[in-house]
Amino acid sequence: MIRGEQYALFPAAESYLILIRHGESMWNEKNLFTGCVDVPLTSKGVEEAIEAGKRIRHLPIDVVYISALIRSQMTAMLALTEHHCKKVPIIVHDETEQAKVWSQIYSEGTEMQSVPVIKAWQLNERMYGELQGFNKLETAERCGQEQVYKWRRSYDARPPNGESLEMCLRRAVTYFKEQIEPQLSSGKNVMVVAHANSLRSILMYLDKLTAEEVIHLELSTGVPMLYIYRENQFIRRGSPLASMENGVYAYTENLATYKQNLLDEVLDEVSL
Ligand SMILES: O=C(O)[C@@H](CO)OP(=O)(O)O
Repeated sequence: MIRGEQYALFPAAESYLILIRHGESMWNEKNLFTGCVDVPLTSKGVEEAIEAGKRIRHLPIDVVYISALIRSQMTAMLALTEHHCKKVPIIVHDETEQAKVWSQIYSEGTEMQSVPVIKAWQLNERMYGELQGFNKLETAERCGQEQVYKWRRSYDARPPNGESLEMCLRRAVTYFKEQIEPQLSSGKNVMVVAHANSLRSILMYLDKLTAEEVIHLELSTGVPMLYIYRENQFIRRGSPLASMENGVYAYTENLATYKQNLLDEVLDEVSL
């Protein structure tokens, strides 16, 4: 029995929250401020998305949230091609009444074999204003390293006509609390694929980080982070099967056991 199927048999005392920053984008590769400019993944980013899918393939997923930007959407759909349940991820279109009617699935059986993927602009990357499109290194040479570091990592500094992390947090965490947390408390397992700063703002909420602590929080592209949601609490479980690369989010002390359990399941599956 795979962990996910075992889990489905018992009432939900807890549910899983998987967070993934999208894989490397074409502007990440060029080191350009991206924000809400809608650029695709590089081939490396595609590989990262598939690798992320391999790491979470045994974790139960009932609903997926993506931003309105293609790099988040590509990452989610590619990761789900690796999921053991082989359910079909289907992007929900309810932006208009017509979109809702035209995208309806009429076969109940087929619908049972799908995972709803919900698009939310509130999960978009923080809008970088007049920095969007400029090279980060060149901007640091032009405006000063200290200033650019503040714009990139502090809680309340706003890039010119852009969003501060605080402003991004207001929309992303509000959405998380109002739309995603109720899913978790009803026992649904959720995967969120978003962006460096929209996820940093959500992690501030989950881990109760201060404005000082969040400055040091860096997220790697395409590396899943896992939380267990239990009695309205979020327990961080690190990154399943991730290599111990720098900057990847915290690990739990029992990751070795967790990793071994997952590997055992994979070996069991292979030996079936
Ligand atoms: O340019 C961006 O949108 C972000 C994420 O790539 O950059 P930074 O990590 O510097 O906030």
